[in-house]
Amino acid sequence: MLELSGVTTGYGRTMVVHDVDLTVPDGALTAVLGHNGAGKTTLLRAVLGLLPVRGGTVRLAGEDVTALAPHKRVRRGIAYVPQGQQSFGQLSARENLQVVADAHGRAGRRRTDEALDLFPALRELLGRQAGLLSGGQRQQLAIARALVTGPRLLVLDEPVEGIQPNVVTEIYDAISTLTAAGSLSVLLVEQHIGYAVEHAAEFAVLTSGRVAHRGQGGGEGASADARKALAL
Ligand SMILES: Nc1ncnc2c1ncn2[C@@H]1O[C@H](COP(=O)(O)OP(=O)(O)OP(=O)(O)O)[C@@H](O)[C@H]1O
Repeated sequence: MLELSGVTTGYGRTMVVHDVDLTVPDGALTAVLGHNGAGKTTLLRAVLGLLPVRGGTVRLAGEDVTALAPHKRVRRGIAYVPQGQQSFGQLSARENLQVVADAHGRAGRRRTDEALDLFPALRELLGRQAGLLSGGQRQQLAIARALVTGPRLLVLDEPVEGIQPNVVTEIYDAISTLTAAGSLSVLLVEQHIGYAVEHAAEFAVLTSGRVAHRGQGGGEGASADARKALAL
């Protein structure tokens, strides 16, 4: 679904991410791990087209999108959930979903229902102001909103940062359900390796903007492998 080849990017003349190769196979989860400041968010911004790629290529479903504007990548099926459980705080949870669903007509309404099936706890909270939800609930709402757009590739920036463990499990279970159905590919970045490495088909460890290590997720030893690469 996504293929990065030799991607170099950064801010102005300062390159922060260097020569990164990474793939997200169809219907799979790929995780990028790294400490604070390793360049994870910067790499995601290049995938989304929010930062210019100074070297290398970004291919989405076989198409070279390296020079494509962000809104055109969104139209091709990328959805992005940035760090920080963002929502329209003054609107209700229902309205947060509706603003996106309305732009997608009948499919938007169907996908809202599907997203709520994935996060049943949200159904009970639809009337509540989004700003009053817990961090975990707001993150589920942010992911649900992204799913309403009907993405082929979901890009998640530290989706469980600061979230209570039971909701972390719900979020990863939901991601697994979607990838298992083969309907969605997921690229996510994480500082914390546990869940990400357990659920990922593949992972890469980013150190100072370079891939320092790659591994297969899931199997025994994957977490230890990632920990060693991160020098934890
Ligand atoms: N807008 C910006 N302008 C200039 N430099 C930036 C900008 N945003 C990030 N950087 C720098 O790029 C480097 C990588 O930052 P980035 O946010 O990609 O790291 P990260 O791995 O996502 O870290 P974190 O886990 O803290 O989010 C850091 O040195 C940071 O200071």
